[in-house]
Amino acid sequence: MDKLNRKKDALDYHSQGRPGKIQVLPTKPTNSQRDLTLAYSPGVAEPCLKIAENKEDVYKYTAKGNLVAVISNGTAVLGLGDIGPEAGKPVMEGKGLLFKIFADIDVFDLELNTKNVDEFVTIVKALEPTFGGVNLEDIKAPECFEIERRLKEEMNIPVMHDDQHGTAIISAAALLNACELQKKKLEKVKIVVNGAGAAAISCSRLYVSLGARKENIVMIDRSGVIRKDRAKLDPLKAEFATDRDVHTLEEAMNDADVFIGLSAADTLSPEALKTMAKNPIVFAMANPNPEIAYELAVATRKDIIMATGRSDYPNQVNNVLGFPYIFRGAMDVRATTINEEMKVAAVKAIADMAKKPVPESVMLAYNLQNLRFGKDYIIPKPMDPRLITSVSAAVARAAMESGVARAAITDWDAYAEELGRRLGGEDALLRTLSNQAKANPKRVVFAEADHHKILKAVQIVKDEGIAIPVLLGNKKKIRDIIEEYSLELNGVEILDPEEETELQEKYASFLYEKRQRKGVTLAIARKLMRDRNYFGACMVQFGMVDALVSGLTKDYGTTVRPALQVIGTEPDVDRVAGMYMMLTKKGPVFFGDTTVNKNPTVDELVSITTLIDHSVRKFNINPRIAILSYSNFGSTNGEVPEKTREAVRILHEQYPHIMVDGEMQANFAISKCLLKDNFPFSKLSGTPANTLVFPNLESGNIAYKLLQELGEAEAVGPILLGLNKPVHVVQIGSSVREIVNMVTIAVVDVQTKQEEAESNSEKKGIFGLVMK
Ligand SMILES: NC(=O)C1=CN([C@@H]2O[C@H](COP(=O)(O)OP(=O)(O)OC[C@H]3O[C@@H](n4cnc5c(N)ncnc54)[C@H](OP(=O)(O)O)[C@@H]3O)[C@@H](O)[C@H]2O)C=CC1
Ligand SMILES: CC(=O)C(=O)O
Ligand SMILES: [Mg+2]
Repeated sequence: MDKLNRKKDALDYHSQGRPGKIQVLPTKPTNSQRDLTLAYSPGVAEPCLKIAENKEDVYKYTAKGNLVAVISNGTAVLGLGDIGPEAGKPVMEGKGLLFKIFADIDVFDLELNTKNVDEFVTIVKALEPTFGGVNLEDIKAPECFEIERRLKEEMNIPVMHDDQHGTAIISAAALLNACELQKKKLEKVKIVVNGAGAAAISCSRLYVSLGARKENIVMIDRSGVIRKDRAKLDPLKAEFATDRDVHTLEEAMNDADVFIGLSAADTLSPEALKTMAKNPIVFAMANPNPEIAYELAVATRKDIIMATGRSDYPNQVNNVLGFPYIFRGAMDVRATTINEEMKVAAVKAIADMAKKPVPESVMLAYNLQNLRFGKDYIIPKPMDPRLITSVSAAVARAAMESGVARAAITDWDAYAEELGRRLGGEDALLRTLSNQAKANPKRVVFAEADHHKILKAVQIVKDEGIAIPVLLGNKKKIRDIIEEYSLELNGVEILDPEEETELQEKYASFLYEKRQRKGVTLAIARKLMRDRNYFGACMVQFGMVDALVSGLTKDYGTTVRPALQVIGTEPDVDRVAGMYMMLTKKGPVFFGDTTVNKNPTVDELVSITTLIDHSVRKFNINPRIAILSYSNFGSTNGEVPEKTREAVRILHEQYPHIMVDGEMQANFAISKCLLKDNFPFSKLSGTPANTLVFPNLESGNIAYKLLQELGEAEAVGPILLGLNKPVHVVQIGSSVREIVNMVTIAVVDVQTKQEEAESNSEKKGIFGLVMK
């Protein structure tokens, strides 16, 4: 985060749109007067009375069981120190966000304006009826110890100060594995702990309970080594005071095996690092910047195992690996506390996971070819989807076995499945595609590079490594916009077709050759090449770039036409069509044709369906296609029902491998039971359709737009199907995010088309992904 625009990006991220990072959403219908009478007065009185009779029913009728309070007074925010409760709020909201995306736990963040321990305890204790758990955060030592101790004693729900125990659990798992890799025994290692606050003291306590020797630990604070002979020795720090003859960090580091940094940035020098024993272990965990920079540490000691709290280097030792899953497991069995047994179970689950084969999706997420237990992979990555199943289950089991659970899990397989579902997320498919793109980015040309939205999207695409952008347009104009919007696109290739006379001539001759019998003279072809959509399509055709993205400023037809004329359709395909990937709360649903064919005939509907079937398979999703109408299996006659019915008949006859049925109404297609209950003979009666083919452009277009606006589904597309080379057309006025999504699809399209060409189309799926 050292670059200026990164700082601005971080500020924009927080301020743009609805300020902040979280919001509250209702979980019940609120559409009608009836809904409101149930949600509020008079209906709400019924659950109130039930809970008044039996307090435990609060878990049955309210959100308490899934609600965690993230509570801070802002006195030790990251490594930024005592910056106050308001300034700490972005971190607490961030924790809320992480709880939600990693463990589906809802959070209210509460920033308290008090440094008084009694007042803090009184406030939090009074909140017990509201919450299923309390995550104390960024409260400085020594107050944090008393606050947590008293709350644990006085409250009957799990309370955990994450900077203490989350950090201790994760770093202990990493330390066990690092010792194994460096062939050191925890019982023997000499440990230097820089920092003597919340995190440092709790981490040291856990290491001791796992086998480290207290006498082998030297702890250091701002005043130097904490020695037994220190005047006015703080009673908490006294626990780790040493009587060895060391006074400074530098002296302590001499021959030490392990350095634990939980203090402040840049407090460890390379000179001190050099004096450590052979095969040292260094966890520099201060945030946002570690005690020693990663690059400097690994350059100083080749035999080091190095970890930081940051996500941009190997071995991120950060409590994000723990708190979502620890609370998930604890709350799922309604544990009254988080005890030592639960913490140790979490340590073991995390440490063990690092030794198991890493799923492909994790490597894609981090753009890595290979990841296996070793110096650069001592603990799992935060995006590892196995964390929720293994850590939460381990914690829940330990809570039950140690007698602090108030609810029991009996079917552990079902529980694991439930945990897996919690990670579902609407944009899981998009994330996977994005990771796929990053793994092998391709050259994408932007025909409308003189538009600020395109350039903003290019910035993201470049920063994230999704594509290698090439900008088409007037160089000065593009550079002016780059400057105006403070973008950083140094090194990105800019090409002005007006200056590229040789290429223009080459492309014009090509187009003339291709379309001379369609009324295109050489003069017309030359004129067309001044249009960047023609020029860009030719760049793709001639392999100068891999894909073209355009369409932001011109209507769809104007953008697609050049691609059709220059590139044309795939062999054996007689038309193009457009498809939207709708990312709904129930998973992705594909809609087509939403873009190209106005009123397809029966035959055209059949070929559109085969095109869509082929394309959905490319995402490694088995298409279950419903051909939609306003009637169900012959219930009504008319042009549309008859057309769609006939298309289904032909598809069943000529393409029996395609899982398609109809004609049917949209609700029957996507309902779990309507088809089963009324038309059990239907091929789709077992599982709802995931792909909807519309009888005409009107209905497809209206449907996706309504769903996008009212159903809050994200629409990714239109994905252009049937072109021989990747050209993708965004809608007029698309947002930056929509453009980035389209570039992602374009890159993945290139990758998979290339793979197909290489493997000569053995049915692998062009998108090469493994989706559930
Ligand atoms: N990676 C992770 O997951 C986590 C990282 N951390 C990081 O650990 C650090 C401490 O957090 P936390 O324990 O909550 O905060 P506290 O305020 O409770 O403790 C801070 C400690 O750091 C010591 N310290 C500060 N500067 C120096 C220095 N120059 N040399 C030696 N000691 C120093 C302080 O010394 P003194 O007692 O003399 O004031 C104090 O003991 C932060 O940087 C935080 O970001 C925390 C939790 C999790
Ligand atoms: C990660 C964390 O909780 C901290 O640095 O405070
Ligand atoms: Mg913290």
